[in-house]
Amino acid sequence: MKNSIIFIIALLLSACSTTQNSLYEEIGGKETLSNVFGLAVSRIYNDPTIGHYFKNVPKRHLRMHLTNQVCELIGGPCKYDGEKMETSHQGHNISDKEFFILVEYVQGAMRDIGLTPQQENRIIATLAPLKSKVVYR
Ligand code: HEM
Repeated sequence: MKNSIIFIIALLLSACSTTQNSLYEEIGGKETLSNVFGLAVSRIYNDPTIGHYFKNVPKRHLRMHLTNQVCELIGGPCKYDGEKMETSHQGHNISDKEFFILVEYVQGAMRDIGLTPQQENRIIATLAPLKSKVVYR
């Protein structure tokens, strides 16, 4: 009897853990991400230091790719199908400082859309490892 109760409790606990929400679901899915990157991309394109990099890049193109990329990185059902990070950034000679300017816009947009600081940090942590594929000086 005792063993079967323990077994049932273990079963319930494992059921709970498999239905735990991904970060993607927790923040409100693709709509939230698309709002975040809509806002971030507009601000990035207007930035006096890094805006010039994007003069030939349609806003909706970057917004869509960033949304899909981060969706995939945080456990969503999307598949990023854009260029490899190295391919799209290598020729631009982007600096460390410029990288952090962009990341701050993403962070600011998340805050303004209403994500919690914890959710922000978890998303930024998925972007940080991409730095070496973006920065070349
Ligand atoms: C974590 C940081 C970054 C991420 C996740 C990221 C992501 C992306 C993605 C998904 C694309 C679209 C690729 C495609 O067209 O298929 C892209 C393109 C681009 N990114 Fe980034 N990026 C980052 C940082 C930066 C920074 C710091 C700059 C410049 C200051 C930059 C400049 C560009 C430019 C100019 C393009 C267009 C490239 C082209 O079409 O020739 N990116 N980026």
